[in-house]
Amino acid sequence: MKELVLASHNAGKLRELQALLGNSIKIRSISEFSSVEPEETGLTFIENAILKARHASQISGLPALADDSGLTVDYLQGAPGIHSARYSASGGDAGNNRKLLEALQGVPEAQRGAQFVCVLALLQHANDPLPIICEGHWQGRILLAPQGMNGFGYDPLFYVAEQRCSSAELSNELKNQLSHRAQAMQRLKQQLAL
Ligand SMILES: O=P(O)(O)OP(=O)(O)OP(=O)(O)OC[C@H]1O[C@@H](n2cnc3c(O)ncnc32)[C@H](O)[C@@H]1O
Ligand SMILES: [Mg+2]
Repeated sequence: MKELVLASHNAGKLRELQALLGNSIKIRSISEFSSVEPEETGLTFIENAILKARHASQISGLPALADDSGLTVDYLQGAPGIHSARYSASGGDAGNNRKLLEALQGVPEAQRGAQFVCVLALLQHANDPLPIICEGHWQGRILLAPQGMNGFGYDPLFYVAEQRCSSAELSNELKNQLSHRAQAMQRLKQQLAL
């Protein structure tokens, strides 16, 4: 595999995925080919990752890598989960974070456990019957108020105990060593012998 298309329209994810993949494969952005985002109709991260990779491979003719990820909060029985990107009505990061804080209003620290989850799906071609699927999990808890400016999405609310800060206060390099996405990518690289 010499080049692949990254099937994501999320600029934060693209930045991280490109840094994590390195230079051994030429990475093309899906935006070169289309701005249409497939509907994420799956009931699991895995289904949605496959669906996005298949769509990207169909329109580009290239092998495709997709990332379906999200935040699962213990107190909310795993919500927002696969709906993380569309949690609030606006669907933007600020609205999603506000809604999460409201949902956890009054909930004590000990009950604010959460995980970031990332599933990567790699399809060699649009009809690939055996996609490579790798996942990563990152344990944390939800802060009482946003902290930090780095990263994207729910990072300002995700407290990383070992670093004593939110994931939006980590450098890009450190987040890329610890995150759910980093762990999933490490497994994918092992499978591809990269
Ligand atoms: O589907 P694509 O085009 O890749 O982009 P998206 O933003 O819609 O991505 P998802 O459907 O996978 O939804 C992921 C959600 O989880 C959030 N998320 C995922 N990884 C994150 C991270 O490392 N830090 C903060 N938030 C993250 C992200 O902000 C979205 O709200
Ligand atoms: Mg999405």
